[in-house]
Formats: sequence, C-alpha cells, structure tokens
Amino acid sequence: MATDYLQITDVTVTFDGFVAVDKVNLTVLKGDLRFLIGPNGAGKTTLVDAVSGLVPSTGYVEFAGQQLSGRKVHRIARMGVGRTFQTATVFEKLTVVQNLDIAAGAGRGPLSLLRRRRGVPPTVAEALETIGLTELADTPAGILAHGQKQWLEIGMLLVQNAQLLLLDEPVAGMSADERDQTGRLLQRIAQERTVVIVEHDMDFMRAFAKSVTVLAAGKVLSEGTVAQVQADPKVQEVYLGTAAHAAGAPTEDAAALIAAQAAQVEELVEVTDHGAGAQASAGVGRSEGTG
Ligand SMILES: Nc1ncnc2c1ncn2[C@@H]1O[C@H](COP(=O)(O)OP(=O)(O)OP(=O)(O)O)[C@@H](O)[C@H]1O
Repeated sequence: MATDYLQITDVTVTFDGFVAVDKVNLTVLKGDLRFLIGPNGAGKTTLVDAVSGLVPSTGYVEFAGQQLSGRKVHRIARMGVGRTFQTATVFEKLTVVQNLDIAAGAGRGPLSLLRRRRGVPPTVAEALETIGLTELADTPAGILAHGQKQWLEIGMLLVQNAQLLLLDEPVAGMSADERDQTGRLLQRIAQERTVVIVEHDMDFMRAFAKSVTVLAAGKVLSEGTVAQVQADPKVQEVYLGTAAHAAGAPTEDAAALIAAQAAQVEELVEVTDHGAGAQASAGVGRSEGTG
C-alpha cells in the first residue's frame, strides 16, 4: 500500500562532470517538517530540482509509493509534488482568489476556467483560510506584501492538492513577524502533508524544524533533530571550513560570506552550549548575495 513519504535513494546530479549531488539518501515522513541546510553550493536546490524533475538525475526518487525519478516536471507536479522558488511566482494583475482559482483549475480545460464561477470553490476558500488571506481575497496579488505573496504561492500548491511541498528559502526577505507566521503556517500544513524546506535562516530553522538534513559538497553530512545536528562537530567544521576557504579570496563577497557563516557557526555553538533558549540572539542567519 502507498505510504505518504518521500524516499530519495542514491540520487546523483552531475553538471558537465561536476558532481553537485552525490549519492544522496533521504527519507522524509508525512508530518515531518524537514529543513535542508548547508553552506552555499552544497547542492540543496539541485537536490530539490532533481526531486521535482527540473534537472536530470540518477538514482531513485519515490513519493507516496509512486516513482518520480525519470518522469517529466508536469507529470511529477500532477503526482502531488509542489515546488516554490526563491522569488514568488504569482499573477500580479489577478486577485488573490483568481490566482488560487487558476491554480486549482490547473487540470481543467480553458473553457471551464473562463466560465464565470459562482462563489468560491470550497478548496479555494479553505486555502484562503489556511494562508490567512481570506480578507484579501479580492486584492490584486501585485500589491500584496512580500510575505503575503509567498503565502499565496503556498496556497496555490495547496489547492493543486500538492502532498509534497518543496520550498526554497520561503522566508528570505521577510520581516520577523512574517517569518513567524510562515513558520506556524508550515507547521499546520506539515500535519497533513510532507514538507521539505531549503533554508539559510538558522533562527527560522531552529524555531520550526522538526528534523534537519545538512548537505555539504553534495553529500549528506549530518541528520537528526535541530539539537543533534547543531551539536555535530562535522556540521560546525563544515561551516567554519567554508569560511576559511573563502578567506583565500579577499573580496567583498568573501568577506560577507565569512561574516554570515561565522554568525551561523556562532549560533550553532550557542545552541549547543545553552539549548534552545538562545534563539533570540544573532540576527544574521543568511549569507546574502553569494548563492
Ligand atoms: N545548472 C547548473 N550548471 C552547472 N552547475 C550548477 C548548475 N546548478 C547548480 N550548479 C552548481 O552545483 C552546485 C550546487 O548548487 P546548488 O544551487 O544546488 O547549491 P545550494 O546548496 O542550493 O546553494 P545555495 O545555498 O547557495 O543556494 C554549485 O557548485 C553550483 O554552482
């Protein structure tokens, strides 16, 4: 019988001989909220691309008992795999509800989409409620706040009935308040679906991850709860190692990378030393402009 989990087995992605993802094995159960972290270039986005069919890969990927590997992007999407990107892709001129309606009708023909609809379909109403945009249903998506656009995009995956959500840095550029709301939204969604989040924001990860996989140089370096992963000397080492490597090239980017990654290490160590209570410290969790 099909079970709702993502199983990645020996997945490898190669670009012109460069191995970006190297024999990765990963299992994510329904109800989990899995964060995928790691230094820049670790292969996080590429792994998610491989699962969603955007880049060719070898190995085997299965979700809810169905084979994803080897299938085309649109086929994988129809099998219940939803993906967001670092920049929200919503139809700016259409209202919130129209965006959701179009997403919900992705499987319908153009005529039925054009036909005037009476009222809001229940799935759309439910998604509006879940993402907290009911009051803004008739607002053009283009004038939504940054965080609200991201929530709308997540809502579009919900109405498409995506059961596996792959989210690439969903809180990048959000205010602290928006990050918090997003975390709680994802926790609610993860009760019913499988959620994998690529993230650089350590505060966000610490506050909301149920489990964490750390990638480095295309391989799984560490896996477990937030506390386990942060206490893993290999994890601390790889962040420090990357910073030290960047120090060889004294550019502005390298300096920013060092500062950001040193902050990440500080956070890692801090949590290891003092437990989850250290959350409020260290605002820097992202390395901007280097990825
Ligand atoms: N289309 C591509 N062609 C060639 N190399 C690529 C391509 N996409 C990614 N890479 C390389 O693969 C490696 C992994 O990239 P990826 O974007 O998956 O890393 P990441 O962990 O998501 O990094 P970041 O956190 O900076 O987004 C990098 O060295 C990157 O330059």
